[in-house]
Amino acid sequence: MDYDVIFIGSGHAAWHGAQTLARSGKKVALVEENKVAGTCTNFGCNAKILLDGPAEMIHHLHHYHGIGINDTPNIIWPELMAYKHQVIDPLSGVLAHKLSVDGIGIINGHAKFLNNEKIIVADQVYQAEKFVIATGQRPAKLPISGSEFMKDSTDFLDLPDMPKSILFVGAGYIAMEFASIAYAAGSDVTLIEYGDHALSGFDEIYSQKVVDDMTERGIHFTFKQAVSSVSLLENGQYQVNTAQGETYHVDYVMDTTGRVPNIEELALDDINVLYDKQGILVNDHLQTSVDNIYASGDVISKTIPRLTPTATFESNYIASVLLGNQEPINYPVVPTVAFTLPRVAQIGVTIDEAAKDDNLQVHEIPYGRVMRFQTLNDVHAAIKIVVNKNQQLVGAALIGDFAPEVVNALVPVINQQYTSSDITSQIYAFPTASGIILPMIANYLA
Ligand SMILES: Cc1cc2nc3c(=O)[nH]c(=O)nc-3n(C[C@H](O)[C@H](O)[C@H](O)COP(=O)(O)OP(=O)(O)OC[C@H]3O[C@@H](n4cnc5c(N)ncnc54)[C@H](O)[C@@H]3O)c2cc1C
Ligand SMILES: NC(=O)c1ccc[n+]([C@@H]2O[C@H](COP(=O)([O-])OP(=O)(O)OC[C@H]3O[C@@H](n4cnc5c(N)ncnc54)[C@H](O)[C@@H]3O)[C@@H](O)[C@H]2O)c1
Repeated sequence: MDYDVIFIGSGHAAWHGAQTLARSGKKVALVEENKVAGTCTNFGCNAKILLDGPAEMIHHLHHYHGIGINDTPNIIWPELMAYKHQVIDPLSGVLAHKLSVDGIGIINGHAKFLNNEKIIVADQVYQAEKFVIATGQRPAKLPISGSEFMKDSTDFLDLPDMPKSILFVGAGYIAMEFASIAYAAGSDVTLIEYGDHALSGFDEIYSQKVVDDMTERGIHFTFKQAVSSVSLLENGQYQVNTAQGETYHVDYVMDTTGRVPNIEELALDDINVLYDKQGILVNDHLQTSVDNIYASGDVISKTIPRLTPTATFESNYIASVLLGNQEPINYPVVPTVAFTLPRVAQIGVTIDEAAKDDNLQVHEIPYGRVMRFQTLNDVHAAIKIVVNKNQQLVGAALIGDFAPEVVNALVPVINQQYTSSDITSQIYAFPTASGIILPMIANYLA
């Protein structure tokens, strides 16, 4: 055997587990056809949140318009993009170096299975006792005329200049986050969504508040419209048509209609690894239909959110299984955040689910209104909490600039089933958003 374990892919679903295994004495390799470290590091979360930084600052400043601030700065996009390259571009090489220090082999190229113990990469065959498929997802491509004119998230995160106008097809995570950035950077932004609301999966009322806020600032939304074709006009603009008969003329069109698993080019059918449209099928040990092959991260067919922390958790779990752990995977509660302006977040039981269950109660705490002096005047900041019959916190929906930090503060409250005194017996820094919300939540707990 060349290796004990080969991971196909080098994103978060792969490298965390690879490091644990290598440090435990296993001979490990990662295969990567693009940049080492995967989507989040190179083409996703990190670049996104860096480019969002100035937009977030401007958003905060708007809360003080007319009460101490009379102007807001402009974003100089080419400078910001140069800074993004300076910060993000080296990360892949830094990780590759760290992995090599741990003795992990990095095989460059596209992997394909020959049988359940062998893969081929760039004409070279590699053998391993176990494989972990961690190939992630790629942007979906709408099957419409003119789809070749549509750009994806990777293109946007590399834009040398901000186009004068951008149209996003879809109003999910990526469209809503990038729309906030593009608008702040001076673009005229339109979103066309074929559902009847944005940010599905988040509390509908809070999602609508984000849409209202963005609309108020000048971003255009159209719902219940499906984009049916895109064509290039003589003036260099694009014409976007919807099946419902609307027409838009813009400088840049983004296909933000979702992501699809990277499963087609692995020869999975030849070795009987089962999958469906959502990804690779796994059991509760993240093992595929072939005993020595596991799957990790976004490429799994799963209901758990496809996020960096869940990919990391799965990668670490697989490492533990390969080192002897026999327990099935047990996911803790997963917080999710849409980095829109304002932010929204969700954790645990949703408000919709709670409404259908007599054992659950929902309480809303509009803390931004009363605590504006310590929430950067974010008067709309609020949280809805879901409490069970035993008066334990089981879920929450959040809106507001501090939602990402506050939702993290709720993770132990839910996972460790905190009582009221578990919270009130602690001392929190003041004035801070989590420091005021936790004691407020304690009022509803046993
Ligand atoms: C624009 C954007 C923003 C995001 N923002 C957030 C965020 O704020 N927070 C968050 O938690 N999540 C975010 N995500 C999601 C997050 O990036 C993913 O959940 C995470 O990267 C999944 O990790 P992974 O290792 O499963 O897949 P990936 O990171 O996609 O890694 C898979 C790797 O496999 C390689 N590969 C595929 N096929 C082969 C093959 N046959 N041979 C060799 N290599 C192969 C690919 O090149 C890729 O590098 C964002 C995603 C995008 C696109
Ligand atoms: N903050 C984060 O954690 C974060 C950020 C970005 C991406 N992600 C990950 O990436 C994934 C993909 O994000 P995404 O925004 O591409 O997908 P998404 O599934 O969140 O949203 C896609 C949207 O496009 C709409 N749509 C589909 N076809 C359409 C059509 N023909 N016309 C109009 N609208 C159409 C859908 O109704 C949906 O609202 C997320 O599910 C998440 O796992 C996470």
